[in-house]
Amino acid sequence: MSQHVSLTRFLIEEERADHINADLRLLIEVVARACKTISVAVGKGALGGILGDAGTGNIQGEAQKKLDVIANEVLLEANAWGGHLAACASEEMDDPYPIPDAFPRGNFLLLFDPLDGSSNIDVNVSIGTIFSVLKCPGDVQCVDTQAFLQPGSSQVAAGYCVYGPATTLILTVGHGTHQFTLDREQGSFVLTQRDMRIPEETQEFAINMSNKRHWEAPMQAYIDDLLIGKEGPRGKNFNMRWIASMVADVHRILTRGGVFIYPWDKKDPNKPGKLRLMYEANPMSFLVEQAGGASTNGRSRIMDIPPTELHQRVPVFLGSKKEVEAVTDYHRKADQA
Ligand SMILES: O=P(O)(O)OC[C@H]1O[C@](O)(COP(=O)(O)O)[C@@H](O)[C@@H]1O
Ligand SMILES: [Mg+2]
Ligand SMILES: [Mg+2]
Repeated sequence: MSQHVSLTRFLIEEERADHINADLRLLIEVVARACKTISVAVGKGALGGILGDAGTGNIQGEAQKKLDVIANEVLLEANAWGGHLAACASEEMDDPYPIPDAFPRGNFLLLFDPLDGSSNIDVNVSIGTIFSVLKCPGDVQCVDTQAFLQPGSSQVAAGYCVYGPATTLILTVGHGTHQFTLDREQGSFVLTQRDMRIPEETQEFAINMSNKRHWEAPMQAYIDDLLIGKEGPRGKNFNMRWIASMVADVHRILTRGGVFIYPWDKKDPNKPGKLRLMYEANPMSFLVEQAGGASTNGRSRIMDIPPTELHQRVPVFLGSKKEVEAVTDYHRKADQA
């Protein structure tokens, strides 16, 4: 018998351990199947006609790429027939999509960023899909926006898929963070790392430095101190990485540690950050915390934030616990001064 543990077998074991029910198991299988379809499309590159602009925009005022639209449709179609959802919400759709009456319905809500790292699609750099699963709250109509406005701590599952040199799926159902790699010949995800752990300390940070002049004072002070290196207050040298696909940057951090930061900046003072709380920051925070890391908005824990809007933005500081605490301290101290 094969030594490999497939995603299917892993999920059955999670169900037996009472970590998930059968509906959630099947819902995760549907999402993983959709990611496989997106991975095949990504792999075709220019040959698949997937590159370039779609010529449309999303609710965030961002130009959509063809692959943003394709990935959104793949996820919607797969899940509409899945039978385990009441509604979906996506970065690429203004409002939630209720599962039509003609289709089988379930008790879960799925949120996704169908294609993360859009600026990297056309340059053949790793991109991905991020997803978050919530339960229908008992007291509100489960298909409208209000039903989705639950804090990250209410997530029952979260994950992302990176379409890189290999396609990897990272998943948590609240009992550790686990890695699966797509076996392209067999067409199945295979467990390749159980219980990923993020080292508590790091000497590597990820940030878009070109925004430095727009940051708050404590954010500038923190980065200045990292750049002074061994001779400065941190007493060690730091390396920098920035892929500009959150999935790929977070994947590096889950693999070898580091801190990922997308802080508030004053380029557009009305936007409280670039990344979206519900389908970027919350699922990544769940995965990172389950791997022993930390995640804050610079002041407090992201998964405790009560959401007020589906497409709400938030500053993000996540990764190696001690480093997230260090940068969060710079902000707290500045607030108290
Ligand atoms: O272009 P910048 O400022 O480097 O921002 C990159 C960030 O924006 C994002 O691409 C936003 O996600 P989308 O591509 O899904 O809009 C993140 O993945 C990434 O971390
Ligand atoms: Mg994104
Ligand atoms: Mg996106």
